[in-house]
Amino acid sequence: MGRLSQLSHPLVAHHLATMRDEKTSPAEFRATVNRLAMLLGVYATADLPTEPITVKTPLADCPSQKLSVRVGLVPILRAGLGLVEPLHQLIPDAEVWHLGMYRNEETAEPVSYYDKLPKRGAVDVGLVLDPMLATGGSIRSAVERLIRWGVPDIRVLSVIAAQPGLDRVQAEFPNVSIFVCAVDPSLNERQFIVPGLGDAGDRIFNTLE
Ligand SMILES: O=P(O)(O)OC[C@H]1O[C@H](OP(=O)(O)OP(=O)(O)O)[C@H](O)[C@@H]1O
Ligand SMILES: O=c1cc[nH]c(=O)[nH]1
Ligand SMILES: [Mg+2]
Repeated sequence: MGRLSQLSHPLVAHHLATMRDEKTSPAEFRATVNRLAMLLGVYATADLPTEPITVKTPLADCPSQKLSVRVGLVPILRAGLGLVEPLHQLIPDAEVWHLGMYRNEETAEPVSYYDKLPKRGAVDVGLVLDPMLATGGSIRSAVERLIRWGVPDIRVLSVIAAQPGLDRVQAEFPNVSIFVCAVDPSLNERQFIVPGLGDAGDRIFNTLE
C-alpha cells in the first residue's frame, strides 16, 4: 500500500471548511487553496534531503543546509494550477512540468491534452499537484507518466481524496506517498466526491455554468 499522510491541524480543518462551503467566492476559494497547499507542501517536503554548506553571516561562518535534490512541481491542469504558487514560494528553484488532463464527462476517464515532459533528465522528486482525487484516474495517469519519465520519488498532494479512488491509487503504487487534508467517504453517480466541494477547477477559475 502507498503511504498516506492525512494532515491533522486546526488550520487545515478551518480552511477546509471554507473551501467546502458553497457560499465561498472564487477569490476566497483561490486564497484558501493557496493556504492549504502551503500546509501540504510543508508536510510533504519534511524529509527532503539536504547537504551541508557554510554561509558567512555578518558575524561568523555558520554551518547550514541546502536542498540537494532537483524538485519538480507537476500540476494537473486546470485545478492543480491553484497549488503551484504556494509550492513555488516554498521551493523557489523547483521546476514546473504541467500535465493537461480533463475527465470525460460520461466515463470519468482522464483525457490527456498537454504533456511536454522531456525525454531525459527526470527530476529527483516529483510533487504531483491536484486538489481533488476522485476516482483516482487522473492521479494514476500522472503517476504513470512520471514513472515512465524516470522520477524515483513521487509524492501526490491533494486537498480532498475520495476513499475509493485513494484505495485504488495506494494499491497500484505502493512506493508513492500521498498527502491529503481530508478523505471523504464516497463518490456520487457522476463520480464527484461527496461531500467534497464541487468542481475545484470551476471554483478556482470562476467558470461554473
Ligand atoms: O480522480 P479523478 O476521477 O480523475 O478526478 C479528479 C480530477 O477531476 C478534476 O479535474 P477536471 O477533469 O474537472 O478538469 P479541470 O481541472 O480542468 O476542471 C480534478 O481537478 C482532477 O484532475
Ligand atoms: O468532486 C470532484 C471530482 C472531480 N473533480 C472535482 O473537481 N471535484
Ligand atoms: Mg483536472
